[in-house]
Amino acid sequence: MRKPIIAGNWKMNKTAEEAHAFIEAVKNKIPSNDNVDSVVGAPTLFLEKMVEDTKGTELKVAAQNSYFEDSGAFTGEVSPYALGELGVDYVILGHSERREYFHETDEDVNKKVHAVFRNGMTPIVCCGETLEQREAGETAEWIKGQITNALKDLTEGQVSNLVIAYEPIWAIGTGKSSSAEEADETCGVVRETVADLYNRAVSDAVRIQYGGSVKPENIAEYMAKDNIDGALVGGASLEPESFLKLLEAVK
Ligand SMILES: O=C(CO)COP(=O)(O)O
Repeated sequence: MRKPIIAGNWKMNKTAEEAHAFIEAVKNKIPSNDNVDSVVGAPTLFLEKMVEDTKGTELKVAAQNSYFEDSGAFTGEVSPYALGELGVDYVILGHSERREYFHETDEDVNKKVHAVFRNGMTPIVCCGETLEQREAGETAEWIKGQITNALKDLTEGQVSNLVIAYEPIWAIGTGKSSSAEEADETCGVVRETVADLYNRAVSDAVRIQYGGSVKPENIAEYMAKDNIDGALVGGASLEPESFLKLLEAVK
């Protein structure tokens, strides 16, 4: 039985003060992580304070990116070694916005996945197709390729502990969510790809989230599906009340 995982992705929103106020508002209301893993992905600037603010609570903190080298002459980059030292639990990797605006490739994502594991954190690896690819019937092949590349040279143990977020690009921030059936079908493609690359025990263990216009009103439809183990949520994770409702719907 896979434990659900609900992760907010704040993207480049909030100030340090707003982030602190959010944590204060939710921290005593997070459901037990015996039932659901609750995660909030914050901008790098607030991670240290968020780790401190969430100490002793059931809420975990995610970074939204990491570089693949631990240290060195990489001006402006975020060290996975420093993130691990800080006490960050998860790192969102390969989000479609990073691929589109910052030119991240599958190879970069794979190196980052290794770096995050090496530093004791859990990667949340994103994949997803464009509307053009969906309409051309290319979704399954595209997703298989992204997953195969992202998981290159990982061990069975690592992949069993991994989180994969399937986020169709056309459903992100558009209010146009994928139907639960379509989302389940593509999350099934992700799971079968993991089974082909590793084995059934690994594909049964890996947790797969759906992301793209998830809100408190529709999260239950996704969570009812066999291949969907959680959600990666942008807009609806920004307000404490809405974030708590997402968790309530799952626990
Ligand atoms: O990109 C997303 C989460 O990573 C989804 O964003 P929205 O929930 O705002 O559509």
